[in-house]
Amino acid sequence: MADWTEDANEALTLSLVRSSKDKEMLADDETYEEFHPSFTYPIYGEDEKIYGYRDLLIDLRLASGSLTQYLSVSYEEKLPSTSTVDDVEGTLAKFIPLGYYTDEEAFFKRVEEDADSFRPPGQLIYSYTRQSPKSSSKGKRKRDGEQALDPQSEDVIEFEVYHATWDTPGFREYHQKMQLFILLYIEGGSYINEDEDPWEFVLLYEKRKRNDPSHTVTYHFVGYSSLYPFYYYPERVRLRLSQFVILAPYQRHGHGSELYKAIYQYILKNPNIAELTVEDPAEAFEDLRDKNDLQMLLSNEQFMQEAFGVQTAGSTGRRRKSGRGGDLSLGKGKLSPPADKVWVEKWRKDLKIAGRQFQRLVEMLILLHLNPSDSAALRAYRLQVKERLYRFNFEILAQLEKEERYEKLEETFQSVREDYHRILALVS
Ligand SMILES: CC(=O)SCCNC(=O)CCNC(=O)[C@H](O)C(C)(C)COP(=O)(O)OP(=O)(O)OC[C@H]1O[C@@H](n2cnc3c(N)ncnc32)[C@H](O)[C@@H]1OP(=O)(O)O
Repeated sequence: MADWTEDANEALTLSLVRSSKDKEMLADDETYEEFHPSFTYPIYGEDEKIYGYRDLLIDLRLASGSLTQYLSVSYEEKLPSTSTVDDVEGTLAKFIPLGYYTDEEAFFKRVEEDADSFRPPGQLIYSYTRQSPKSSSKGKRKRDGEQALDPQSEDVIEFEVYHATWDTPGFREYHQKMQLFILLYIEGGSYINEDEDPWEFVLLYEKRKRNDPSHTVTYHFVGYSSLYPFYYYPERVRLRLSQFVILAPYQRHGHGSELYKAIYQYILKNPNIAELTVEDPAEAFEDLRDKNDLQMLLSNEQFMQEAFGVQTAGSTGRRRKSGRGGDLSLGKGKLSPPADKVWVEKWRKDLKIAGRQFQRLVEMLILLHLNPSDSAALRAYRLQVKERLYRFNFEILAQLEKEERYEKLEETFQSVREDYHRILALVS
């Protein structure tokens, strides 16, 4: 039996296909082909196994910009069709509503056409640059953020973020192609209801300029996020980030952070939006969010000055070590524990960060600046964190005896503090 069972995550092989001219521009180690999904259970069932085949290959290719699809299923051997033998192609096809190419040559022809004509849907809202892997492989790589890169230079790649809604021309069709990535990469992810009007989307693209006389500009899909606006009393909205995905070949290169920053900047600039919340974040996304929020606060000179009463090195890009008599713990400010709640709430509203997230960030920053020999400050900090934890876990804690409740709260405090140290290490 086992011999005829294939791992669906292994069998499904994804590729982002570029035109022949665009492929020529890639560095040797830049590959967007043959990567695998993290999940296939929404498609092939809970155990992510496919029965009835040997050496199964589900070859799903997408044009790197337009996301036009090609699907081919091949195998060494297949059992005669019965009700237990999976219909590999038919099952996947249900999740590709706009259809796909099955003829390889026709697909490649379409990739060549799409490459030159495809333009991202929506409004450009944010951009950033990265050193081209081709130039960095020549040993010229600058560290990210070290120096602004000239987008006109051939050694530099631009990335652009676009904002779209259902009203954006061509976007509904485009969404039907890109949403497959939600199933393949987000645990518990599902297709959203297209009849619910207010969804908003931000899409991230790599923008390349060919270094031939035509200088044709081409766009390659990197990832996207979907956001839903909820009513926020009295006349604004709270934007809830619902889905967020960076395609596997682009992960762990800071693109998720840039997409998150793009969303945050969009929210800060838009007077109609009161705050950003996140729906059921995955652990990796929580870290990404904490890291970027902390960096944002640390580089906000006014915030840090008022918070700790000293000029922090965060604003200069060099953060000094906290505690143990370090400069930062000497100041008296609004976050010298116990934190000034009115001040915290004012900044939270101005920065449009959700309540619990902002409290966590504040707790992390205080921890960073705590002087371990100041027992009054340590006690005030412990009480501040425990008060929040008590409110947050009230229903569970209220059921416990007093002693047990204290113990549980202390235990939770210790593990929260440990996690804060872990997260703070991500930004140092
Ligand atoms: C609300 C939601 O939708 S939650 C679902 C989030 N989406 C998914 O899980 C889909 C699959 N994964 C992805 O799309 C991406 O890996 C993301 C969105 C989680 C991260 O995007 P990336 O572009 O890889 O993130 P980026 O490179 O900016 O990383 C920033 C920091 O986040 C943290 N981080 C990112 N990915 C991971 C990971 N897989 N594991 C642990 N930490 C991670 C790290 O601290 C990282 O900094 P470092 O690389 O210097 O250590």
